[in-house]
Amino acid sequence: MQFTKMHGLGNSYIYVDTFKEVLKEEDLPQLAIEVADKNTGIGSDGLILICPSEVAPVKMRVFNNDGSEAKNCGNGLRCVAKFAYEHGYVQEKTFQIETLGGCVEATVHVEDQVVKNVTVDMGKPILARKAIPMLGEDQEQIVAEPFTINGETMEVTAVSMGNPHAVMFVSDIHEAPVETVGPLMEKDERFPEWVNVEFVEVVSKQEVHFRVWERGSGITQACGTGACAAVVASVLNGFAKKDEEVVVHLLGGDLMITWQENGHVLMTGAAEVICEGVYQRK
Ligand SMILES: N[C@H](CCC[C@H](N)C(=O)O)C(=O)O
Repeated sequence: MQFTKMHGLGNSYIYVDTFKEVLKEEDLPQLAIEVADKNTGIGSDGLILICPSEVAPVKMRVFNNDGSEAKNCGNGLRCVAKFAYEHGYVQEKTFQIETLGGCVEATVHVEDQVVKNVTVDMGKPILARKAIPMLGEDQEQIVAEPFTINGETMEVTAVSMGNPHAVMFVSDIHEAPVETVGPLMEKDERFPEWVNVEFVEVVSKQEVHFRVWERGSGITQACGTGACAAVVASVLNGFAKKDEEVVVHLLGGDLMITWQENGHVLMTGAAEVICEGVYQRK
């Protein structure tokens, strides 16, 4: 199986072009687990398929390294946009990409025929409790809701970018309980579809530090949808403002994110190829 390994700020996936490779639907979860394994596979945070679509030039499907399928992936979208442009699946620099969470619009920034950075209009965040989804009384927004876990009460702001995120603000990102609270909250019953868990330290209205425990993948170097959720949560909590760009410092690098007055979240960041190759399937 031909693959391309790409990353967005260190959040790497094995990308397979299903315009050319034929994969069986029932094999996909196990294939994601296998290719992601750093010892017996290629090593990544998961598997992403670049597929034909009836509504856009390409469709993205995302599988975490535990084999679970997700509805969206910000770092993945930037890499899919780079791949689609550089492999001639699109001729324009701005185009649609279909995801399980709906279509998004990507714009590639090209230098000497190479896509270095990509801007994605991630659409509008989903804030209603039932749509996150999160258990509890119907509510239009979950902002700084007390959430007791592991005997500690944190304040959670819940945001979906097509995939669910629980955002908590901390005073020192280096002290964030990523390894302890992360896995406990990820599979807490109050999140029926589990949840991505983010910790944010506010530096200013234009700058935050960010760490993440991803649903289905654990700690990653970066999470694009999580960074978008972090900026939305910052605005909802009064730590940032709409229509003002926020620089999100992730372990693997920076994303520039704006929650616009029109409700759409714009994300700009790098997308890079690591290698191409042939994977010997088991
Ligand atoms: N773990 C996520 C999918 C990957 C998202 C992340 N890598 C990104 O860049 O947005 C989930 O299960 O919703």
